[in-house]
Amino acid sequence: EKEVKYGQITELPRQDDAMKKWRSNRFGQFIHWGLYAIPGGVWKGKTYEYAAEFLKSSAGISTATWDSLQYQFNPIKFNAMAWAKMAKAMGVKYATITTKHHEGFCLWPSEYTDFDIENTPYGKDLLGEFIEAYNAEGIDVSLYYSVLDWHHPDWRYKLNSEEDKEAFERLKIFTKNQLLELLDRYPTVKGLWFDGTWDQCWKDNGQFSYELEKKLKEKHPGLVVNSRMRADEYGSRHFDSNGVLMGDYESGYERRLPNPWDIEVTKNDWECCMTIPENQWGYHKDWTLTHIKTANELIEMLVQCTSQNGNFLLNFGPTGEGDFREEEVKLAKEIGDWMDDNSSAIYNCGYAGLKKQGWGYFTQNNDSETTINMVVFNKPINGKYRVKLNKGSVIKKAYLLSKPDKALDLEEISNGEYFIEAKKVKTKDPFVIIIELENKDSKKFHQKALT
Ligand SMILES: COc1ccc([C@@H]2N[C@@H](C)[C@@H](O)[C@H]2O)cc1
Repeated sequence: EKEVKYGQITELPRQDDAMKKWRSNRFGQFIHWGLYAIPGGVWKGKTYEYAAEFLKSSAGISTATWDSLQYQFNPIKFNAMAWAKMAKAMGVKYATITTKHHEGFCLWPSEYTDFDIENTPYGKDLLGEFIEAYNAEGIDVSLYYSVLDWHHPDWRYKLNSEEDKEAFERLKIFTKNQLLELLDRYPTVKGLWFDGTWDQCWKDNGQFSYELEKKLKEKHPGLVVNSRMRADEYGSRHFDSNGVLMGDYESGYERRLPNPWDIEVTKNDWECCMTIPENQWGYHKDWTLTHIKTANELIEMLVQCTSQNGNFLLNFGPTGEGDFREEEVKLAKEIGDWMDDNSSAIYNCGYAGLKKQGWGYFTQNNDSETTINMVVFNKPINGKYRVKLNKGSVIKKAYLLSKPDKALDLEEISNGEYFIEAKKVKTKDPFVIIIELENKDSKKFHQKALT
């Protein structure tokens, strides 16, 4: 054990109301929006396949040229209420939006820079409009903020000289000022999602990230921050040098999920952020470049996250004009239609403490010890679902969520192990079987045989 002075601040897992709401939300919408949405991955007629929000570097564009995109940013189709209604219909309970990505352009009128929405043809407080509209639909909003800032003259990847150190001290003050400004301007936000914290400059400033987390949480009680915000004084990130998670939840699952049978991951709160194409966060004009995930693939990821105590943050990349491409609108509708019928297996649900089985995923309703959801993605050819529960568990009844008054036939195989028969399931979509257990003290509880 190393002596770590600048590691974890808050005892985890947090059990305060703000974190309980974060946990019960489960499904969120990520929004990546900035100047990069204007070129959309194409520069001087050439399409760049790498992530569109990195076009500045993939196309080797100078900062001066890139930053002049600011004077073209005029999303005339932006309608925050329409966005919020689409998000609501999709079934998300929270949304995380880029306030400033690596390019350094700010979607809010910041007093600390002119490289912001105020100095664009649009001019208005776009971020404020977004937050107000999403909150009005009952959707919590958290703010993505990139510490890495390609525009800011004081950004340094590494601190090799006294000049670097002095510059980065100014960058740290700028960063703190902008974050305090965001919390001042937008008091209803629930969280901060830090990115761009992998460089040596940040690893050398673990104490600063520790003090910054403390200051932000003092100012904004209940604030939820991701582990990516933090380094400890030895430069260890996400987890401190003794393996203790920093921030409030683990945020290393980016475009990847844990193994579905991994139960280690269930010990902490965590969130997976996911793109619809293979690797595009900002709007890219050409979606033929890679596989585009289907609704069922994305629903399965959401269910898997829930089954392992994680949240799923699905990314959308609005166009430079402020609307969504038709593929995203269609996916939002398809996912929303599924959530309309099945969200009771997602919201306020988590790890059921059971081993994953071949037909799909178990989720447990946090408010009920005796209700277990089986979200089915793979129908067994004989229509019988093998479920291995904890020893001594007794199924009182099992039924399709879509047909709650038709009990399914059960066959007990052994202590806590059953076949549930569901032969006539017509739907082609993932579906839910509900298991209701006898509670522990019911007289039917099988006493373990004394042998
Ligand atoms: C390979 O290095 C990176 C660096 C930054 C990212 C950013 N994190 C995601 C959440 C997006 O914001 C992406 O641009 C992705 C890969």
